[in-house]
Amino acid sequence: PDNREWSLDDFEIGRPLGRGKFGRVYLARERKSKYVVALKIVFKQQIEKYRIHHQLRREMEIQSGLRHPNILRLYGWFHDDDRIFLILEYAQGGELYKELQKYGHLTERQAATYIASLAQALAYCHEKHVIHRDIKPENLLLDHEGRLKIADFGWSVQSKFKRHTMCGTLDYLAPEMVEKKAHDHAVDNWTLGVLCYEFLYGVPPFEAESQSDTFKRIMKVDLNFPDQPDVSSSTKDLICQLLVKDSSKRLSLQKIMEHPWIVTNANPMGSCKSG
Ligand SMILES: Cc1cc(Nc2nc(/C=C/c3ccccc3)nc3cc(N4CCN(C)CC4)ccc23)n[nH]1
Repeated sequence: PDNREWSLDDFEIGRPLGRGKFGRVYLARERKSKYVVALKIVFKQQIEKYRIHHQLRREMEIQSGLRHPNILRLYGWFHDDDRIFLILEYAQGGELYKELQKYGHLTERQAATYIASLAQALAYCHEKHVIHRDIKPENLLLDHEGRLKIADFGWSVQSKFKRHTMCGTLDYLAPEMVEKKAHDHAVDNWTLGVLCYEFLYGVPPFEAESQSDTFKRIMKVDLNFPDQPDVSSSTKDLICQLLVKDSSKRLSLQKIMEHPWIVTNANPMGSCKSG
């Protein structure tokens, strides 16, 4: 759709898809074109209350400027007296973490395909000086082909300068973020290691009873691989090359895409029907 002024009258609202901290997402259809979208509705008084207008503005500016098959499109936005509406691409397959919950863990082929898609999407983001900083299963959607779509750029930033702000959930934080040190796009490489582990074992690698224990495990890179499910040594090799404390020593996105486990297992089409 072009970027003329949209309004609520242009859309038929369908079922609610989900509810985030700051807003709800509904299935919707543009009346004239019958184009199906997801409409994210954020109440203005929530924006004032949580003081997130800069974060929301950043999400809108960044996501609307990105064009990549594994990044959910933000087509445009409009507002009325008390709400802001984001017109987002509709991903028909639903949330990846629901898939992970349903099966407990993914196959090595599924995991490798999603990691390859994420590496490609992140390489594109880093080229545009964008660090996502909040890649977690809750922010990943699947399209009708089972292709991965990164959603929710609420925490992403322009990485012109080193970032210091604390953000995101605990399990996915790289050591330099936990230490509130300056960090750069290498934090996303660490997160790929966390995600790859979680795709294969069903739990993130540094999960612990308390936040402080998780912090300690991240700082020590206290990584161990359970015996079950049985995961190939090639996979463990990739995870160990990503969960490295020194951010300069983490495998680059390019090297991830060339890793034997990815080359052998990832579906180049990026889609993998479940199972
Ligand atoms: C932005 C967007 C969402 C989206 N698609 C979907 N979002 C959400 C859940 C969304 C959500 C939103 C905010 C907070 C939490 C969840 N759930 C979905 C569930 C879906 N189904 C259909 C497929 N079934 C297997 C599971 C239920 C399909 C699309 C979904 N496309 N674009």
